[in-house]
Parts: sequence; structure tokens; C-alpha cells
Amino acid sequence: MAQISELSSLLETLTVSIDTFKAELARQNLPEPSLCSSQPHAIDSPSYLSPPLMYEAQRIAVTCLDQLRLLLENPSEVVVRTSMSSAEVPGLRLAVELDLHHVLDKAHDPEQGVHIRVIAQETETDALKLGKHVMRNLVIHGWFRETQHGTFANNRRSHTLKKDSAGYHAIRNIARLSYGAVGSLPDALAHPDETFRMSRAPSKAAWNLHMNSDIHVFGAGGWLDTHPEEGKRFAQGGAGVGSVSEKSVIQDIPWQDMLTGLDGLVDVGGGHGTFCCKLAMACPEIKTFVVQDLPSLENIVRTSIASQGLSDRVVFQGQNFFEPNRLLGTGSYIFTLQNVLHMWSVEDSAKILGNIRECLKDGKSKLFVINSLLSAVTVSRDGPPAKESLEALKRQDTYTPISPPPFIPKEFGDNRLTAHALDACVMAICNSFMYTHEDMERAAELAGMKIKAVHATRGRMHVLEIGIES
Ligand SMILES: C[S@@+](CC[C@H](N)C(=O)[O-])C[C@H]1O[C@@H](n2cnc3c(N)ncnc32)[C@H](O)[C@@H]1O
Repeated sequence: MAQISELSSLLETLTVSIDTFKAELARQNLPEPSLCSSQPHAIDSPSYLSPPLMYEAQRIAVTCLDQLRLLLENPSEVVVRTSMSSAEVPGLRLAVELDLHHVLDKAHDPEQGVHIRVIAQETETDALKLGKHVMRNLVIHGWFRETQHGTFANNRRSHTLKKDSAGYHAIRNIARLSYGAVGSLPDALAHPDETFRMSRAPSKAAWNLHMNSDIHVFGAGGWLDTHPEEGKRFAQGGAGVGSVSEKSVIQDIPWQDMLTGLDGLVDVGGGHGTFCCKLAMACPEIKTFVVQDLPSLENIVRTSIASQGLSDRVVFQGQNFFEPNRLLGTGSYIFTLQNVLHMWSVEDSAKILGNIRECLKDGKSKLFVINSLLSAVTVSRDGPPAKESLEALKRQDTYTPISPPPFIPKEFGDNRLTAHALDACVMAICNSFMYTHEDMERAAELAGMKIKAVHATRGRMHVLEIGIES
């Protein structure tokens, strides 16, 4: 059998997907994005969600580029570069702490940018360290532009670092919590004390080595619960991370239809109420949302809800999800559990699910678990050509993921990259793991439940309906 050229196959897939992407931009009267601009593109707006065809074309193209890079790069050069490539995340943390986006945005000519001497003066930092070393490193990683020697400007990407934006909070608060912990993973996984090395206890994670502390991070009595300022920062960071996927969770699932005839939506472990508030704004016909979380969050969540003018429809309720649900017997609801179960072992998740199971016995209430699911990262030579799959999508209004084209990994796009990165973070912070479909199935089974459906979204999240086994 003739050997298929991987390079040619990937190149063909790349060409088809980029042509589709360009055609979709033209159809929406949008210009092509540019690396030589200091402005964000219309498709970078937090409220923009690519139509299904465009979304698939984008994620195929980006994955093709990753795969092509792997074929083209010299592995020896890559390993050396990787051994020294730990500067991007600290550089970004510094960029948000110094608010470099703002410094460059208020330039006399933002396209031209600001000389490093001025940036250093404004941020009271060392021009040599910041300019030659940190900023250039960030430019190489695609953040900011060097428009001429020593002069830096914003680019599409750096607008995501704007103060108080989702990206700003993600970098400022999540990278801060996870970076040192992930750095301690080798010490934790190869710890000389076997009881530590093999432990799955949330207080014996890499984070505990990094912080020299024996307190667990999440949950009642944990680091975030007992350090309100840290808890607030984590919630802000979590909201920042979540904001990228929440628009697809909101748009790809028919929440409004599903809530017809029910008493409202209850987000268990709902954090600061971001999901409920966003859904309340998107679905004005839904009148009741309940954010359930640990009582220590009450003031901060109520204030956040009030600041969005939603106190008449979104309420906070203190609820430990390991205890019977306070809404049991009070009506019929849609319960959601978003970004919660992966913080816990399968056995603990079964306990959380079990308490919601009691509320589903009315026969009308439903439970949706919203989480990224991890998959194996296998690659096959076979698969339908991108051209056929994208052509078929032209006739679809609702989102259905396409099958991977040849040489594109089984799980591709944002879920693959973000979910696996998140997996390392949760392992480092609390000895937990992102779930596979099988893990989720086991947790449901232990709770006397089963997965009834899995909905994909245009983002990293899967929405799983979990119900009582009949
Ligand atoms: C990763 S955050 C997810 C927050 C939110 N659902 C989201 O998607 O952004 C996990 C949430 O679970 C909450 N939590 C932890 N232990 C809890 C418990 N025993 N009972 C209720 N909520 C808890 C935390 O306070 C936190 O808000």
C-alpha cells in the first residue's frame, strides 16, 4: 500500500480549513486578522462566538499547524529550547502587575508603541531587564510587538491582558496559584517518602511542598476558605478562565427551553455566581437562579449579583454539597455542577452527585455536569477529509463536532490544549485529576446514576446530563 505523505495530507487539510475560515470572515464582512496591527480583531470580542463551520475550520487549522511544526522542527533544538522556556508565564504575570497593556494603549500613536525607556519610567522598573529580556521574550511568544528597535506596542493578543478583563484575572490569579505548584510536581511525584509520593490526599500535593504547608486548598476549612482574599482572587481567576467557554455553554445548550415549566436553575458550587448571572442576562424569561456555595462566600456573591442588577432573579444560598440539598422537596429545578467534580476524587464526586440525585426523584428535575473531559491523544492516519466534513457543516445550524481528519489527534482544538493543562494544575494543587468519560461514568454509577447524554460545545466544555438509573 502506498505510504501517505503526512506533510502533504496536513498541508491539504490546512489549506482547506484556512480557505473555509477566510470565506467565513468574508461572509460576515470581517477583515482578515493581522500580525502588524495594535488593534484587537472583531472576532476577539468576549461576546463573539464563531459560527459552527468557522469554529471547526479554526480548530482544524490550529491543530494542523501544531502537527506540522512537530514534523518540521529539529527535536534536539526543541529539547534545549524547552529546558530554558520557563519565562513566558512569569513574564505575563509581570505584564499584568505592571499593566503594560495600558502603558502601550495610551501611547501617542498606539500602532507605533512606546520606547522601553518610557515604559520603564512609567512602571518604575529596570529598562534593561524589562525591555531586552522580559518584553522581547513575550514578543517571541506572540504577546506584544516590537515595532522598531526598543519600541513596543500592543497586538491582538496583548489586549486580552487589559486590566480587569477575563485574561487579566486568569493570568494574575490562576497562573499565580498554579505556576509554582506545577513546578513542584517532579518533587511531589518522586518524593523520597512513599506515603507522600503515593498519597491522593488534597493536603499532600505539589502545592503543599511549594508552600511548605499542610492545609488543603479547596473546600470547607481549606486555604481558600480560610484566606478570604485568596478565595476572592481564585474566584476572579476562575471567572476569567470560565468566561472563555461560558458563551458556548450558554449558546450551545437550549437552557431556556429546558427550563420551561420548572422552578429555576440551581448552580451547585456556583462560585461567585458568574454562570448564573451570565445565563440570567442571556435568558430573560428564566426568573429564578440559585447560586449554592460555601456560606463563607455569601457577602461577596451577593455583592457581585447586586452590582449586576440581578438580585431579583439570582439569589445566593449557603450549601455544603456534601450535605443534603436545601432545595430538596421545594420544587423542580435544573441543577448544574460546573468545574466542580474534577477537584474531588471519584468517590467524593459520587457523594456530591448522590445529594443531587435525591432532588431528581420528582421526575422533572435534571442535572447537568459541565466540565472538560480528557481523552487519549491518539492520532490516526485515517479519517474523513476535512473538505467533506466542513462541507457537511455548511448545512447545520447547531454545533456538532466533526471527526478528526487524517493525522489530526482524536481530541483536537481548545479542549485538548486547555483540559490537559488544567489537568496538570489540579494534580499539582489538590492531587486531583480532570475526568475522562470513564471516570465520570464511575462517579455516576457509584451514586446510582448514569450518563444520559454528552453534549459538545464550541469550547473546551462538555455538558453531561446525569440522571437516575432506571
Ligand atoms: C473551581 S470552583 C468552580 C466555581 C464555578 N462553578 C465556576 O465554574 O467558576 C469550585 C467551587 O466549589 C466550591 N466548593 C468547594 N467545596 C464546597 C463544598 N463542600 N460545598 C459547596 N461548595 C464547595 C468552591 O467554593 C468553589 O466556588
